[in-house]
Amino acid sequence: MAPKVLISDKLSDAAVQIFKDRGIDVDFQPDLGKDKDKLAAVIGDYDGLAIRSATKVTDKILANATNLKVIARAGIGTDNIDKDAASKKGVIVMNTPFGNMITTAEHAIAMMFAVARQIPEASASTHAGKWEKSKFMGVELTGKTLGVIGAGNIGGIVCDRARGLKMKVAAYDPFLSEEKAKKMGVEKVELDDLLARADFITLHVPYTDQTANILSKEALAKTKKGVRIINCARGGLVDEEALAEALKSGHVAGAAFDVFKEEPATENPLFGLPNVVCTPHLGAATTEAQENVALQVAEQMSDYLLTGAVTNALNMPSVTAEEAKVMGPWITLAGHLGAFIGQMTDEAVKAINILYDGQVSEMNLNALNCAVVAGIMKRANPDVNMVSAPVVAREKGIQISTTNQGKSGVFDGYVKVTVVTEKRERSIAGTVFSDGKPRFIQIKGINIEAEVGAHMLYTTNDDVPGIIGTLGQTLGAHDVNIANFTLGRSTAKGEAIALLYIDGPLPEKALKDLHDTGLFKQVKELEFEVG
Ligand SMILES: NC(=O)c1ccc[n+]([C@@H]2O[C@H](COP(=O)([O-])OP(=O)(O)OC[C@H]3O[C@@H](n4cnc5c(N)ncnc54)[C@H](O)[C@@H]3O)[C@@H](O)[C@H]2O)c1
Ligand SMILES: O=C(O)CC[C@@H](O)C(=O)O
Repeated sequence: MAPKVLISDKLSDAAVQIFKDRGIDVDFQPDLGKDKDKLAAVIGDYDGLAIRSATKVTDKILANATNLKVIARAGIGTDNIDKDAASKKGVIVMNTPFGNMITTAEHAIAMMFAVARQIPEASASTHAGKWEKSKFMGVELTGKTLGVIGAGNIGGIVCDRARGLKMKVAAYDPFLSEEKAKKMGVEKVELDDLLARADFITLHVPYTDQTANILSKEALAKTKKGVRIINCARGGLVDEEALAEALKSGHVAGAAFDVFKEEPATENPLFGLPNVVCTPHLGAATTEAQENVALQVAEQMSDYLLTGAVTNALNMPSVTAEEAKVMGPWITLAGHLGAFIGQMTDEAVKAINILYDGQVSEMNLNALNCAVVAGIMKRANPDVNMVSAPVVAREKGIQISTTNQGKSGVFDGYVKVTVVTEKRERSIAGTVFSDGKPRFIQIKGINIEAEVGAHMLYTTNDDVPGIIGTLGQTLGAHDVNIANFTLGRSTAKGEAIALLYIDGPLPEKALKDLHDTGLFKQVKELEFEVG
């Protein structure tokens, strides 16, 4: 059945067409996002949800999203999505980090000009037939200092354009290196320094716990008298009440805001104040940007739902379509290795070490790690997947480490997973054969070569005669067909293991009969998700 995607905000038609062309069943309901009850009632039907900013993906919506695999934001900020709840539920969250950055940077520059020359008020006055030439005295940008808070993609473009306008640019961004700042031709400064020196301040940080209220009442008090403040990033970054007071007192000469603490904004402390320019969250509103983000969202979601390729996800390592093709069998193997250990382990897991050898060590290990951890966690929590597994492991305090090494044995590459619990260490290794099928190649240090099936039986025993016959006879007596039988032993008469790939589940009684022979140290039925 084709995957189903819901578009619950106003997205360019281009997205709808791409979904259709890719064979995805798409439901375009651009106003649904505004009605959280209706959205909660229908979300369970969909594999994917494409949104802009009106849809709020809360934990309540996610609780009903029983089939959801991916949420994609046609835009940059994902503060309207509860990403923790999505990760715990195993839902990938994607955005389109580049599609609207130029458009938004241009809006910030336009807002800077607008507030420097009071263009909106001058325009309204002229439309009204007044000719108030002396009322609208402005300031030049040339030679002025622009303080940029957040010098990432959008802030970086704003810096570039401002330098073209012959402004001096000072940037505050703890994650901006001196070297990058130098390349950008900007001065990297501390926030207090920026506040004290800037004639214009523009914000380009995401809304997070650290950036909320970054321009607080106290921060605004540290700004230069006559400063003009531009916010085209997110409402809530600036204390709007305190800014309104600073505008009224004349300390701040002007403000240009595209985003507000409450949106849609119908009332706001800044509304109606002189030299405050406001736009209704238009930063990304150009034909070009909307086309870009819509196309990207549709392509990214289709790729993920149809091929497993992951692009621009915030809670999952990226996997290109090419990688997904090459890595597919290795991801399956990683999941099987995890599932083997998960099913064998009854105690709490303290640490997981994953060794990558040979060709596999050069692959996208983040994705493989997620698959191993998900395989292990599934035993205790069947809903865990590659997205939620690292979150669940972190919550349980499980240490995850990886080791890489060049080709060390007969296989071109293999993966070995070792799990440490309070009581013991347990390990299993596997590889992918040229037929693209995963094989287990070592358990407890004992070499084997076992194809993985949906139903398997694992036994351990002393290496004595009669084991094969007992297994064959007992399973035969219970009408269980053996598809593949693999044996291994540490040394002659030493420890031995058997892995049987069987055609269906094993009846309880068969397990009991095997136990009752007294020949086996362990008899364990295993299940694997095979395609
Ligand atoms: N108005 C609009 O329509 C519109 C459009 C697009 C994006 N946005 C907003 O703009 C924001 C920035 O977008 P971007 O593409 O430049 O993102 P980005 O991730 O490329 O850049 C954000 C920058 O902020 C910096 N940063 C993070 N925490 C910081 C802190 N505490 N102090 C200072 N700097 C900090 C980061 O290091 C990064 O360089 C988005 O998160 C979104 O909320 C608004
Ligand atoms: O969708 C929009 O119009 C706004 C997008 C913008 O806020 C973003 O974060 O990309």
